[in-house]
Formats: sequence, structure tokens, C-alpha cells
Amino acid sequence: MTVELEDVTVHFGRTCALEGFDLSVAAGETVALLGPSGSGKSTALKAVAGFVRPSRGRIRLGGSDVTDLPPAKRGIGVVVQQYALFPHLRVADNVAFGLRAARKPKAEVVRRVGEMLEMVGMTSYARRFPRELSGGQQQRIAIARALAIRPSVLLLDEPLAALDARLRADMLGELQKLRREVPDIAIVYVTHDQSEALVLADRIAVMRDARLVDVAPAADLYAAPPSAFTASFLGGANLLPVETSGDSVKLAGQLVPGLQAARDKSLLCIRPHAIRLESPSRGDEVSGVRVVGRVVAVQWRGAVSQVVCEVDGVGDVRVEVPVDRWVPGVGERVVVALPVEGCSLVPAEAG
Ligand SMILES: Nc1ncnc2c1ncn2[C@@H]1O[C@H](COP(=O)(O)OP(=O)(O)OP(=O)(O)O)[C@@H](O)[C@H]1O
Repeated sequence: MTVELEDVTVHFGRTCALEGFDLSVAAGETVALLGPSGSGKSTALKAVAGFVRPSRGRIRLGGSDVTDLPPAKRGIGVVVQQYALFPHLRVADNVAFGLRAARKPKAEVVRRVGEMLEMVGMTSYARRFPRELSGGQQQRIAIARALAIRPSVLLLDEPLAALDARLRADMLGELQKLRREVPDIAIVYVTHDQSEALVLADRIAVMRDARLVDVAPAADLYAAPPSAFTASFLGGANLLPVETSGDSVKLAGQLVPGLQAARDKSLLCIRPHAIRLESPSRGDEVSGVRVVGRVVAVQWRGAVSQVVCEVDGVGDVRVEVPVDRWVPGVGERVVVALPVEGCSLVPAEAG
């Protein structure tokens, strides 16, 4: 079932939490709402669920206007942050709740509850009460309960936030599997974690200050971010100052081949993993723009090290160095090589 938000605006008192928000999610599509804390992601999702009322705009599900319908009449599966399970019901009864409300036959309820508990790895907890579970376990039951009714729209608000890294990876896998098993479900997934968005979403809607900034297929947004905000929020791109004259682009006085300036104010966008560091004493390994910098910080992060280099006339450049490559020490002079194929231009932000 399609989900459409058209010009949706939500106010809480004097706070505008969502401003003129337009988004359409097709049946079978997963769209992640990604943005910093307070950018309006949860508000957009609550508007679809019916938990908040827009002061302007319309919400349609499967083409029908549901703006004035209460949440229960919308037929949506919802898992929101801190979503309270029914405290007086055991885990299995929580998961069965929607199925019983829909008067499903008893055998089907039992089978479906069993399947759902198995999916979230909670079979042996079926007879416990929510207060006897950890926060992460409660969230897994909330996911099982939302999916039990086989909703055609599923809204997930930071569903993995309470889980540890290992469980989060497992649940991400489960959610991917779910998408294959229920191919027609439309999923709106709120997160501030870009890796979750990249794993799950067909498209990512990037939000900032109550507004939609960019929306596009995840791979396109990552490869060619349309704005400086999206470039840095998704993948932590370096945004480096360039000089333009005519349509040529220069970084620290050097021509960047292959880039054409289309506007006055642009920034050169390059991902930390695309940059190579070389010792000044070694030969040129990488073709592209080469500038000299000084290492000001090194953080080892397991498979990669993050190295920050200070480059005259450019500023700090963040580089990800894989574990099997040379990692310079703090204070060392290095050649920072930027392969042309990793470089793109994004418009500089106004103001
Ligand atoms: N019930 C409310 N009453 C008043 N203000 C609210 C309410 N809910 C949200 N807001 C405000 O609306 C704005 C958007 O909040 P929202 O919860 O949608 O952000 P978010 O992007 O989901 O953030 P987070 O990632 O922290 O959950 C924030 O400024 C927030 O303080």
C-alpha cells in the first residue's frame, strides 16, 4: 500500500516540528527518514500513524485520505521509540493482541505468534511479562507484535536503538529478510544511524530543521550527494574549499581535472575512504590531486584508522586508512592524494 504525505506541517505550540513535508512511499518500498536529533523524523512518522494531527496537509494510504482517521483505523504496524507493550499481558499475548482483535482463528494466532517469536529470537520468553524483559528484548517483542498482523504499512522509529551491536546486526538481517518475505509492505524507517539507512532503505529522505533536504535512492545519495548537508551527514564526506575560475576548479592552487564548476560557490566532496596517504619519500602511487599535509590526529577503529591531516589553504582532511596500509603518526608530513574519480562538487550552503 502506498504512503503519501503532501505538504504536511505539524506544530507543537510554537515549535514547528514538520514544515511542508512531501514524501511518497510505494508498496514494497522502504524509505528511511534520516537526520539529526530534533529534525522532525519521528513527527513525520507519527503523522502517518495518526498519533499527531497535522495543522496543514494531507496523508493518504493506498490512495485514501486518512488525515482525519484515528490510528486504529489506519491498519498500520507501528514500532516507535519506547513503545510500551501492554504491561499486564504476557509476551505471547502481546504479540497475539492484534490478531485476536482481528478475530483470527485460534490455531492461526498460535502459529503466527510462534513464528514471530522465533523471528526475533524470543521463543523461550513467551510466558514472561514485559517488566521481566530488558529494554532491547521489549523492543524485539514490539517488532514481533507490529509484524504479526501482516500490515501493509510498517512504521519503525529507531527500532534498534536499544539493542547492542551484535543484536542490532542480527535484527537488521531479520528486517532485510522480512522485506523479502513481505514484498508488498511499505516501510518507513526513522533513524539517525546512516548505516541502518544504507542497509535497509531503497530511498533515503534526509531531514534537517523540520524539512526534507534531499530524497533519492540510497546509492545515488551516497555516490553523488546533492547538498553539502547530505554529503556530510551520509558517509561523513570531506567538504573542501575550492577556487573556481571560468569552469575550472582548483584545490590549494592545483587544477582538479574532470570537475567543472557550474556555479559560483561550490565545495569539493570526497569520502574519507577514497583518499590515499603516501609518505613524501615514496613515489606517486595515485593519480589525482596531491597536496602536502601534516597529521594532527589518528584514531584506530579496528579495520580502519581515521587520520586527520591539516592541509594549508584547505583545512582538515579526514582520511580512512585500511588496516593493511601505511598509517602515519601524529606530527608526520604526508602526501594527501585525492583520486579524481572520488571527487565531486556540491553547492556551498548559503549564509
Ligand atoms: N510532543 C511534543 N511537544 C513539543 N515539542 C515536540 C513534541 N514532539 C516533538 N517536539 C519537537 O519537535 C521537533 C522535532 O521532533 P522529532 O521528535 O520529530 O525529532 P526527531 O528527528 O525524531 O528527533 P530524535 O532523533 O531525537 O528522535 C523537536 O524540536 C522537538 O523538540
